[in-house]
Amino acid sequence: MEPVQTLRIAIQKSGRLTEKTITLLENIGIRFDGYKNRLLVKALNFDVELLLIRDDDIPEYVQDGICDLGVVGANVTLETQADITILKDLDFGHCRLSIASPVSRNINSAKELGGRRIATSYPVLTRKFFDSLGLDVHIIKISGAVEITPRLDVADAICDLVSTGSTLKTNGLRELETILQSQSQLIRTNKPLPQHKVDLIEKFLVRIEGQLLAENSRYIMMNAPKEALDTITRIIPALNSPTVLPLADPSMIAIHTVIPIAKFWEVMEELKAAGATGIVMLPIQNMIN
Ligand SMILES: Nc1ncnc2c1ncn2[C@@H]1O[C@H](COP(=O)(O)OP(=O)(O)OP(=O)(O)O)[C@@H](O)[C@H]1O
Ligand SMILES: O=P(O)(O)OC[C@H]1O[C@H](OP(=O)(O)OP(=O)(O)O)[C@H](O)[C@@H]1O
Ligand SMILES: [Mg+2]
Repeated sequence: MEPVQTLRIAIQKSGRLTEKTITLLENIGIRFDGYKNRLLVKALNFDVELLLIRDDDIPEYVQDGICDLGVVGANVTLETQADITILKDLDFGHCRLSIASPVSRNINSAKELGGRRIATSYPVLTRKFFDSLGLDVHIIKISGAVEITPRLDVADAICDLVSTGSTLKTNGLRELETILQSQSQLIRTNKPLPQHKVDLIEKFLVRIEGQLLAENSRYIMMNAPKEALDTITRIIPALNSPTVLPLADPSMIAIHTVIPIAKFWEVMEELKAAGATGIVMLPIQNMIN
């Protein structure tokens, strides 16, 4: 009989995604005994191991089946054009890939960049974008500090990752156009996997979905006059029917429910107007629907 193989997950060794990836894995119940300065880390309580590598290498390792899963930004997966399957958007590492040019140059649109020099760490995506505009540009591949290149007269414009925009601002650059919105994703190899790995991945996905749902939800509790129940139930976009509990004062009830965090502030005023008092919002550790 073939030995049972360990499920191998590629994650970024040291960078913006590392801590969030480890936290996500820990939050879904996988425990590790330290990961810093290590390349291969076995989970303590699951048949899972982490391969810690540069994020650029993750899509190809997953494509080739060296790793079964990977956690990496969509920007990297698309740039490498790896043949993999995206299992889940993970809602961290949000950024965008944008074209930017010096404020001092009078360039107002990416359409004005035909024939110009564009510095980027994303030559494939940049070429695709300019091709889609029918423009030929000179792409200069730079692996870091792309934002400095126009000032050094190495390039006329850049294509790089932007989050807050402060790096662009510091370097006197103006964002002209976003060519990609990105976030971290869980990716899976397209190579055939043994059934025990397929089952484990399925189990992971359920846990990750629960985790993401919990992070974006809040448990809310409030007291209200009994007659306000119908109005309050209509206001709350409940995931499930709310829990209604009697209080010592027979004219009052307590209402407990779970709502998407984005809705909380929206509905709070309405709840108060409907007579709700003592509204409490609590974080949720995890939830399975
Ligand atoms: N400013 C940002 N805000 C949010 N997410 C970002 C930002 N910059 C990059 N990211 C996302 O985080 C990923 C990793 O960024 P990081 O800067 O750690 O990469 P790196 O320098 O290429 O690291 P490595 O050494 O692993 O190659 C990016 O590919 C992108 O998906
Ligand atoms: O819009 P902002 O919030 O300023 O973020 C954008 C910057 O963040 C990333 O670099 P990072 O800080 O990860 O450093 P790196 O160049 O070493 O990857 C990216 O390459 C940009 O330079
Ligand atoms: Mg990298």
